[in-house]
Amino acid sequence: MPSHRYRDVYSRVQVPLTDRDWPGKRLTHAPLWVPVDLRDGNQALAEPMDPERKRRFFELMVRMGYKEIEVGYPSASQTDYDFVRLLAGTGLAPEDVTIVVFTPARRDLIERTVDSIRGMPNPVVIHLYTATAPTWRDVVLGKDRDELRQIILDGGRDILELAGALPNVRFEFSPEVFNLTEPGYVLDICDSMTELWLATPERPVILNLPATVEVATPNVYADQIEYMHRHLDRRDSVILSVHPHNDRGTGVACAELALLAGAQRVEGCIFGNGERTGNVDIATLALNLHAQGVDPMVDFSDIDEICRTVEYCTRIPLHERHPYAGDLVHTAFSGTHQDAIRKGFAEHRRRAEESGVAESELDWRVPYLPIDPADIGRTYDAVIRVNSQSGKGGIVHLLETGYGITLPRRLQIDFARHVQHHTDTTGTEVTTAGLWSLFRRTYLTERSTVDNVRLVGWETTGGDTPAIRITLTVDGHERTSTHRAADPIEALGAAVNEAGIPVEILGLVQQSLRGGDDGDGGDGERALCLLEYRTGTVTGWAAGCGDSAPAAGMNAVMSAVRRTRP
Ligand SMILES: CC(=O)SCCNC(=O)CCNC(=O)[C@H](O)C(C)(C)COP(=O)(O)OP(=O)(O)OC[C@H]1O[C@@H](n2cnc3c(N)ncnc32)[C@H](O)[C@@H]1OP(=O)(O)O
Ligand SMILES: CC(C)C(=O)C(=O)O
Repeated sequence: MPSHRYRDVYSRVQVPLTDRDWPGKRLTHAPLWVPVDLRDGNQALAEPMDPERKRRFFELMVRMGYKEIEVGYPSASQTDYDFVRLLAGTGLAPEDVTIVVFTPARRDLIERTVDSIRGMPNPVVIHLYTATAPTWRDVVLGKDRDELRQIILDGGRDILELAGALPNVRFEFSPEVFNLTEPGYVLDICDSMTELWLATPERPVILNLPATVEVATPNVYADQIEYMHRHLDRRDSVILSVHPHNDRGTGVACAELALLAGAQRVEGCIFGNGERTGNVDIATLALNLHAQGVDPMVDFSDIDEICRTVEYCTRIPLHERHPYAGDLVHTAFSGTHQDAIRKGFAEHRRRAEESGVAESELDWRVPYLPIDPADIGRTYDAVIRVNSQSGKGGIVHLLETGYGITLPRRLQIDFARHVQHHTDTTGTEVTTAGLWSLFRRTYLTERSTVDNVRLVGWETTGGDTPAIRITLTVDGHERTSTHRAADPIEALGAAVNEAGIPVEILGLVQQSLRGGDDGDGGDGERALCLLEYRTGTVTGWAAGCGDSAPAAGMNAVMSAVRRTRP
């Protein structure tokens, strides 16, 4: 790899701090969130959003509770301009939602931007940007430091002239590529802008400091933000904002450390769409706060609806492993994780019952699940899925949640071997219904045409000492026997032994069947008997279903008999 072609961040920009406070700080409250999906996210789409998509996305953000939304770059396209006009002319944006519009420092484009917001009933932020880093000055804009400073201040003056008198308008400035700009230079420009725009605590100016292209470890960005936080003039009249991108895959970390370093506001995209590897993912940021016990002040309780809308509007599918939101992130396939999750859920339910606190309100400590999937509208069903990496814990969980069956531990171990063989052979996942079907095939050993032992019937005989009469056919011959037994199951066990079939019943467990994709055990069966038996030196398991516990027990004995006579 020709790594020698690249320079580390320290040789590209002065990193200003040698001592810093941010490592000792904690995140204790949500920042001001500003989704920029309709501007920065939109400009990164191969097919930018049409008006219907923009509107749908905007309405989603409003429903989620975002109070400041960057809605577009009105001087760049008619769609963006028209969308801002739509907001100005309808009640689409609730009155407490601030509308942000974005513009470069060019008078013609600023004029068009200001035109777009005329009559807007909502608070508005006009967001001016210009790149300030040396490479952009030299290569892109062809301006030296002073010339560029002049362009930015001219842009600021134009905005003041055209929109300064509008009482609902505030101003934002972004020195694009802040993270590669000389700290003293960018500080001077930012101070000049707050002076020009007469920033006050009542009408604060937003200074937004982007990591336009992420180039350093997050601690470097945090140092840069803390430097600005400490040295900016009129600090109480500035809202310090960050706008990380994700080129190194650490956009979220950059935003979190920047908040520790003094930032108050974060611009990003829900699920992190945006140029190249994306803007910082403000869904992950918010849910990270939630997972630390901090109210994110945005509603993610219907994550599936949020995913559907974002995917529709961006035409980009969400990765299955996307933090919090991906289809698989609350799913465990691996055996030991499933075991821990199942035990965790059981403990959670028990604690809820004992304490009288609702499960949805109780402290969360289920292993391997950072948050309760139910908080974001996901059900428990998807949490555990079974494939060849799974163990008995997952299998047991699915049968428990799907059919209400609790397998005894030795049967769990036995059935897990059959499931393993099945998943190894097919190479696929097995659903809850698939597990139940495999269970039936393995242990219920249904009646077949080649049956050579059948239970014809049984009855309790009266008299002083009641007994149970059993009628079987064995190899085509009917035989009836009477047994003094505690119950018909024991009597049937004795009858088959007398018929020369050495099946010894070691123990049995009766269960009731419920739910499941196919409603019950099949044919209206509501009872299940799980039976452990011994034949010779070999022990095994069999099961029977029925409309009552005795019927299920008798069927279980007959399953055991069939399992011993292939
Ligand atoms: C990091 C970011 O996300 S920044 C936002 C980027 N977003 C977009 O570019 C999407 C919308 N943009 C557009 O539709 C177009 O670029 C427009 C309408 C704004 C301008 O279009 P054009 O006039 O054709 O210019 P073009 O797209 O080629 O932009 C380059 C010009 O803008 C200048 N420029 C770039 N940024 C800025 C700025 N912030 N302020 C002033 N001028 C700028 C460049 O120096 C260059 O000028 P030159 O033609 O004299 O060399
Ligand atoms: C100009 C700012 C806000 C930006 O979009 C970026 O730097 O990525």
